[in-house]
Amino acid sequence: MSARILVAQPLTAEAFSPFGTVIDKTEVAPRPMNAGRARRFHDLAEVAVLGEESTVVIGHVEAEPYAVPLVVGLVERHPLGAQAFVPLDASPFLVVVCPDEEGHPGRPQAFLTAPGQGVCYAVGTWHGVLTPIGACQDFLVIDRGGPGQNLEEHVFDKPWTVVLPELRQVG
Ligand SMILES: NC(=O)N[C@@H](O)C(=O)O
Ligand code: NI
Repeated sequence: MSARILVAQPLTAEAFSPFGTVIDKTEVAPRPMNAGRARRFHDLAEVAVLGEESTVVIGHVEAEPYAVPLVVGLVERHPLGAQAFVPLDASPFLVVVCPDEEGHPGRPQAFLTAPGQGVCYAVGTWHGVLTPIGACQDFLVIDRGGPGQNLEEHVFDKPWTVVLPELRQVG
């Protein structure tokens, strides 16, 4: 198998911990609220923001699907804030992240979310763009608003290719 092929692994809090937080309500005990008529899964992730006049903003993303095997030619990072994506339906999606090596992305790691899982990239984490697979997918995005340059992109000399584990082909 080529050295630039990545097999997506199941997304777990531990494996993702160097890159951010997995947003997964099944990992916390719910708190009753509203006289027990609702349950709150509290503090699933924190969206840190940096810099004067920074705010935390919520957006809605209608994302088009990508073909699998996924060709990853570019990753990006947000130096002034974390970025969280929460799926609005229970379809898995692909997550690609890289360690930072002296200001450049190192070897990527690819993950396949479990249905309903979201991610919160920590401040400055190299990541691929939001990647639904199989069908269009809507997300809430929670990240930084405010002045300053909060996007840094890196184009790989040679692209990486992400494949799914054999037993988990989607679509
Ligand atoms: N914000 C935006 O346009 N997209 C990226 O930040 C991304 O992570 O998908
Ligand atoms: Ni991003």
